[in-house]
Amino acid sequence: MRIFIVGAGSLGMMYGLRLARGGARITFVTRSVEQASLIAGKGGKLVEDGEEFVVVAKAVSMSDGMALAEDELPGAGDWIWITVKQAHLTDELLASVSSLSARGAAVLCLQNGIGHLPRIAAALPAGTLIVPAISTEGALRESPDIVRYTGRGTLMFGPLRPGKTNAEEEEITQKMLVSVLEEAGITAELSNQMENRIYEKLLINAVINPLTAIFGVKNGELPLHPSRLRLMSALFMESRAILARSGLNEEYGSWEKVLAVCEATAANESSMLRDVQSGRATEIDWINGGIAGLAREAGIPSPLNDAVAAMVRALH
Ligand SMILES: NC(=O)C1=CN([C@@H]2O[C@H](COP(=O)(O)OP(=O)(O)OC[C@H]3O[C@@H](n4cnc5c(N)ncnc54)[C@H](OP(=O)(O)O)[C@@H]3O)[C@@H](O)[C@H]2O)C=CC1
Ligand SMILES: CC(C)(CO)C(=O)C(=O)O
Repeated sequence: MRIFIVGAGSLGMMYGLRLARGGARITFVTRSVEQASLIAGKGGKLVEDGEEFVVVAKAVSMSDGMALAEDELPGAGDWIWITVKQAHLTDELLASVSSLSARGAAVLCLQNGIGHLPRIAAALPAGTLIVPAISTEGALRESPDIVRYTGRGTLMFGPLRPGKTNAEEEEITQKMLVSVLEEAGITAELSNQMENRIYEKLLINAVINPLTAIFGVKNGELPLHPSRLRLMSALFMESRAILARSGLNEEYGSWEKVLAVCEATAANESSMLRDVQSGRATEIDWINGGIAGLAREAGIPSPLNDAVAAMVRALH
């Protein structure tokens, strides 16, 4: 099995280097020729628990990837991981991923937020196995060839709607990926509850990300101020109710879990705060904007999600 990682950013580098270190056959597909030559030349550096690991792996830029020889391209039994941000999922990128996946590779989608799966499905060849994934791990790329592994967690993936006709064959493909991940020491889990898990992660991001970005505080500081805690709670209640209307099961997405994530990631700046501070586009349109979209579909209001989305867009 070969794994092609499209997007050598924080998450893509962290998983790709850990997998390559564990013996998996990785090819990074980068945006720039420079980053590909760095990783394939002197290697990428993974900083984990104070130790540094330099790992050399195959890497091509997206444009060079389109010109790979037939036997170097992904085929049946291989995986393409899409590890770019929501805003990077342009028609051009999706067309490139579509030609990479034309020989039958399965595609794993690691984006936070919602809205990307139907877009990816519409762009890829009919019959492509497209698997949503949720990662509770943390990573921060410090330079094009250095990534810091900032938080342990689990990579969960599985069918969005279980019970399709070729489910057995697809399950084998996914179980093989779990084995490769485990061999590399990565905690991975197959789930038949991906819709609930995606909505649960969305709920956590919908409360923590915009408020940390607006107030400029770390995740652990957010609930410490009583007024911020009240805002968190109100945004949670509104978002939870909207997601429940869209199918979120009551076992998933509790208030306690949101507080637990603040505590577990207390020293972290959320990805949205980091994006705002660095002047990059945030994922607000696919997080609170995504929840507001679900509310519109259900014919219910989403005033707090609309408000925080407008505020974060104003910070862009
Ligand atoms: N970081 C984390 O800890 C976690 C992230 N996530 C989710 O994972 C997704 C990725 O996040 P993250 O890794 O942090 O984001 P980053 O911004 O660090 O990485 C995105 C990468 O995509 C690359 N890219 C953009 N366009 C293209 C293109 N056309 N071709 C090839 N590469 C491209 C960028 O290239 P370049 O460097 O050249 O700009 C960059 O390396 C997000 O949806 C995020 O919410 C989920 C859980 C944890
Ligand atoms: C869980 C959380 C809030 C951790 O920082 C995150 O996923 C993010 O920052 O996007």
